[in-house]
Amino acid sequence: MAGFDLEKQHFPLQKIQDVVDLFRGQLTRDGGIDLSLLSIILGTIENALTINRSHTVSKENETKLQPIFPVIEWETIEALHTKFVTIIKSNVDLSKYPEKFATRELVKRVSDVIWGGLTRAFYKDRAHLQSLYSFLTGNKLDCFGVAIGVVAAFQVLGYSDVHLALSEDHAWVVFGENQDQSAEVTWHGKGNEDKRGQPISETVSAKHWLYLNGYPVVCSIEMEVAALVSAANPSITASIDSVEMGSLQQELLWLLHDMGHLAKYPMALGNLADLEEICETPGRPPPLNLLTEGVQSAEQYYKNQHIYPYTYLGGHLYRIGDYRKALKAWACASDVIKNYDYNREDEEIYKEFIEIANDLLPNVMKHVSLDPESLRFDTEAYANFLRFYDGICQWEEGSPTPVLHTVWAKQFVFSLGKFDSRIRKCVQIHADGVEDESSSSDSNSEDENEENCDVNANGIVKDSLVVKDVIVKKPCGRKPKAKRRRFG
Ligand SMILES: CC1(C)CN=C(N2CCN(c3ncnc4sc(C(F)(F)C(F)(F)F)cc34)CC2)S1
Repeated sequence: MAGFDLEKQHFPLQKIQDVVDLFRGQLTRDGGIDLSLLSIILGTIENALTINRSHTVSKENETKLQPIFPVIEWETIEALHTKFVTIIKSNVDLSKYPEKFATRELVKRVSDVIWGGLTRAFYKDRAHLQSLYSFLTGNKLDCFGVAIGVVAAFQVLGYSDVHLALSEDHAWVVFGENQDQSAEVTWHGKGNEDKRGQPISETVSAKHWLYLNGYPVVCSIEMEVAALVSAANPSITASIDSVEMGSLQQELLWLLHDMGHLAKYPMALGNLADLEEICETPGRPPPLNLLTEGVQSAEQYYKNQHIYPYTYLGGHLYRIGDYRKALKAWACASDVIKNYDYNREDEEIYKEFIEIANDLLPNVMKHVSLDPESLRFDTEAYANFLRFYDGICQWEEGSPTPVLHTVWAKQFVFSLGKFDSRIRKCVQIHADGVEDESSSSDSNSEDENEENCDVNANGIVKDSLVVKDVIVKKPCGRKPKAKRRRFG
C-alpha cells in the first residue's frame, strides 16, 4: 500500500522510541493522520503488554536489559487496518449520501455499523476495550471506543468534518460544514437507553455535568490522537501496571504536549501529571505545572465549567501532603459543581465528591496534629472547608435527584469539629444583600477584633442566602498569639 510507505519504515516496532517516532511522523506529515492505524497500533501494543504478556523479546532488548517490548510486524497492523476499512466501506453505501459534509442520517448509519460489530453479552466496564484492536479481534468496545471508532470510520470514508466531543464522562460527535451539528453515537452508563443519532441540544446540556453545560472538549484530529493515547490503559491487574505501556503513554503525551495539542485538553494534562507523579521524566516540569496548566486551560477555553482539573490538582496535593492547597482545590471544584443540577446520569462526579468529603477530607482532618502550623488553626482553610460544603449544598438545590444523606452529615460534623473552636469565632458570615438586625451584632465582634480583620475569603452560601463576604482574621489562623494557651 503505497500510502503506508512512510509508516512501514518504522516497522518492526521493537521499542518505545519506534512508536514515538511513528506517531511524530503521523502528527507532522501533511497527508493527514490515520486514526484507525494509530488506534490499532496502540491497541496491539497494549494487548501484548497487559493481556498477552507471553511475547518474544527482541535480541536487542534481551541483551541491553531494556524494558520488555513486543516486536510488532507491519503485516499484523496492515491486516487489521484492511479489515477495518473493509467493514466500514462495505457497510456504508456512500452513493446514498452525496453531500460533501456528514449528515445526521450518515452519522447514525456509521454508528450502527460500529454498534452492529459488537458482541451482545460482554462486560462493558472491562479494561482494554477502548481501541480498534479490541473491536477487530474481539468485537468489543467500551463507550469511548465506540465514539472514537465512529470518528475513525468517517476518516476512512473521506470526511474531515466529523470530530470527537468529550465531556468528563461521555463522548459524542460534532459534524457539518460549521461543526454546528452534534449527535450521540454511543451509550452512557448502565441501564440508560442509548440516544444514538439524537442531537445534544442546549436544553439537554444546560446545567448538566454530563454535557459540561455546553462546554465540552471538541477535538481537532491531533486532539483525537491525544484522546487515543489518554485512553490507553497500562493496567495488567487492579494493582499492577505495565511499566512499558505507562512510559509509552507518557512519552506520547509529552510529544503531543510539546506540539501544543494538549493545550485545550485538561484531562490529558491531568493524565500526564499523574504519570509524572508515578515516574518523573528527567528535565520535564513537575506535575504541579501540568495540573496548573489544566486549570488554566479550563478557565480559558471552557468557562471554568470543568470539575476534573480541580480534583486532579486536589488529589495530587493531597498525596504529597499539601493539605491546605488540596482543600482550596476541592473548594474550587465545589464552586464549579454548585452551578449544575445533579441527576441520575452524574454518578461519576457524585462518587468523586463523596470520596473527597467522606474519605480524603476526614483523613486530612484526622492527620492534623496540635502543631500550630496545622490546618486546625487556619482560617483560610476553614473558609475553604465551608466553601466546599456550601457548593455541594447549592449543587443539590434545585436538582431532581438528592445529593446529601446522613453519611455526608456525619463526615461533615466530624471534619468541622476538628477545626479549633476559636477559628469559628473568627469567621463572620455576612448575608448577601440581606441586611438583618443580627448583622449589626457582627460589627461588635468585628470592632472587638478590628485590628485582626484583614483577609477576605471567597463568598460562601449560608442556608438559602448567598453570603458575599467571609471576613477572616489572621491570628486565629496560622500562629495563635503567645498569650493563647496551648490546646488540649
Ligand atoms: C481526577 C480524576 C478522578 C482522575 N482521573 C480522571 N479521569 C481519567 C481519565 N479520563 C479521561 N481522560 C482523557 N480523556 C477522556 S474523555 C473521557 C470521557 F469523555 F469520559 C469518555 F470519553 F466518555 F470516556 C474521559 C477521559 C476521565 C477522567 S478524573
